Order: sequence, then structure tokens, then C-alpha cells
Amino acid sequence: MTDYNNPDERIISDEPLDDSENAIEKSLRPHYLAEYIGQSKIKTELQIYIAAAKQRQEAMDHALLFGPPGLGKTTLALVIANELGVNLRTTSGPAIEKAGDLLSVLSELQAGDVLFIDEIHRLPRAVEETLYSAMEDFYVDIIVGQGPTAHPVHFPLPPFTLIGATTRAGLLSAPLRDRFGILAALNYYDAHDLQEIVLRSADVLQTRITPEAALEVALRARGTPRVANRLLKRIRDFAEVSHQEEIDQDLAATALTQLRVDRSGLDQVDRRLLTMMINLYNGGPVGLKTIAVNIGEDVETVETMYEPFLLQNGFLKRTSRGRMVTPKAYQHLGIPFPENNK
Ligand SMILES: Nc1ncnc2c1ncn2[C@@H]1O[C@H](COP(=O)(O)OP(=O)(O)OP(=O)(O)O)[C@@H](O)[C@H]1O
Repeated sequence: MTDYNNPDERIISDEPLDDSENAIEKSLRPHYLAEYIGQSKIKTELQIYIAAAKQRQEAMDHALLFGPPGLGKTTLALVIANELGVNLRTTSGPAIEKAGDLLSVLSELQAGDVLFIDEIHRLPRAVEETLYSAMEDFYVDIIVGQGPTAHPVHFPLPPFTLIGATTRAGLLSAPLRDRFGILAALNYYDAHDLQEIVLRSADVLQTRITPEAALEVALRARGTPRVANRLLKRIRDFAEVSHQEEIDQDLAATALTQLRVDRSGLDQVDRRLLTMMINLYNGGPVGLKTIAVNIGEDVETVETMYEPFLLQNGFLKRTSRGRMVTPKAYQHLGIPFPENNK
């Protein structure tokens, strides 16, 4: 039996994927802009920047991608590198501990390559400062040696494109943010785009699914391709167990109910969060830390995984004194909205 309190089993999770999930997620990644569904404004702009860089035979301007987890930032970096016809190197903020680590990543780049730094807001300050000259003038100066023998060494770099991704653009320092020429905010996907993503993923996974069933998945995927793909994989298991060759709407709806994802895309953690706020705090206002402690999650998980979706869909609202549960959430949970809250 699946234990949905176990983070590894959750569909809406920021836990690292295991190897098999990672392999599937990679296999589902679009490789070119034409396969990248939705985010049309960003795609249109990128098309221009990519064409211009290719025409001038220069590295594309540095780009910062921000938005909630699972919306396709890593995928977009891969797509950009493919469209430019260059190599992609990937790393992440926490993986680069010292300026020397950064230099070893940078020194592997060839002219025009794309370096993708995920969670760029988590780069240590000293590394971030080293990155400034690398981004602006393609060199780094690093102090080599210690004590009286310490001396700066100048390393020129080939022109490259840095693509930074962050779920928390607000945590990025102004000097770093200002060095990106292209800023792209990824938004949650609408149901139509997610339906297309589910149909495409089913095709890659060689799974048959009706358009109605794909829409059912899309409607419950909280605007997030990663969630849509995870739901699809779980429903595919249901279909196999029940010897059904094609996923239809009934099967999708039954499976999704068993996965405890409701028709608004809320999972049991969302519902626990809202119910806790109602039961313990009369619907709020409640501070983020208090919410996190009460539902046993860390603050960052609540802030990046749960809250944005609940806010965007009107189940929560933010006030100067904390978060409040909305009448829509009471209605959704079947709990009467208290008169004195009106
Ligand atoms: N626009 C899209 N079209 C089709 N599939 C997509 C799209 N965006 C994302 N996906 C799929 O969703 C999955 C998650 O995408 P990705 O890993 O790029 O998200 P992310 O924003 O980098 O997340 P995180 O920041 O948590 O790493 C991938 O398997 C990818 O196939």
C-alpha cells in the first residue's frame, strides 16, 4: 500500500527523484522549443534571442528562469542549448561550495556553451561574487595559495551563457539579478496545455490514453507538468493492474481518487494544511513557520510547493498578519464558514 505520508511516495514532492523516476522524467523532456508546450510568451522571446545569438555567432545573453518547482526550468535550459546547438553543463547552487569549484565547472566550457545552475539562490556569497566577472567579462580572478604566498591568478574564459533557475527570485541578490539580460517568469500551466503534455508523455511512454482522461489528469495536476507526469505514471500502473489497455476517464478518475488527489488538484497535505488552520486557528491569520511546524513540513517546502498553488487558486490569502483560509477553501472542505469571519 502506498504511504503518502512518506515524501518519496508523494506526487507533490520536492524530494530528489529516485533513479528510475529520474530516468523516466528525463525521457519525458522535450528537446526543442516546438515540443515545449505552453509558456508561449517566454518561447516567443527566446526564439528571438536564440536566432540573434546564432546569427551573430555569439553566446546568448544570460537568462534567469524563475517559478515554482516542476514547471520546466531544467527542461527549458536543455531546450535552449539544443536550439543553440551547443553543449549544456548542469550544476546547482549547493553543489558549488568554493570559488575553485566554480572555476572547475567554468573551465570545462567551450565557446557558446550553456551552463545551467539550478537553485542559483543557494550559491555561497563568495562564489556569487566570483561569478560576476565571469558573467560580465568572461574571466575569473582567484586567489591561489595561502598566507604570504597567496596571489591572484587570472583565468580568461570562453564566452558562455549562464542560465540560472530559482524557485525564489526574491532571495537573489540585486547585483546577481542585474547581470541577467533575460528574465523569464514561468507560470502555472492551464488545463489545455497540461492535457497536451499528458498526451505527449503518454505517447513517449507508449501508453494509450483518451483525450478526456488526459484532461482529467490535467485538471488535477495543479498547473505543474511534473505533477501531471507523475499522476500519469501512477495511473498507468492502475491500468496495468486492471488489465485495461487504454486509460479512459473513468479509470483516471478512480485512480486519482485513490491517489487522494481531489478534483481541484489538492492532495492530502494541502487539505491537512487548510484543515489545521481552520481547526487550530479559526482560519487564520497564521504565520508561515507556525503552519510548517503544525503540518510537519519545512518552511521552504510550504513556501515553494504548497502555498503558491493554494494562493493562486484562492484557497488561501496573504495578509500583513499571516495567511488566512478563504471561504472557497471552507466550501471545498465542506466546513461551514464561521459567521464572525465575514
Ligand atoms: N513545457 C513543457 N512541455 C512538456 N513537458 C514539460 C514541460 N515543462 C516541463 N515538462 C516536464 O515536466 C518535468 C519536470 O520539468 P523540469 O524538471 O524541467 O522542472 P523544473 O522547473 O526544472 O523543476 P525543479 O526546479 O523542481 O527542478 C519534466 O519531465 C518535463 O518532461
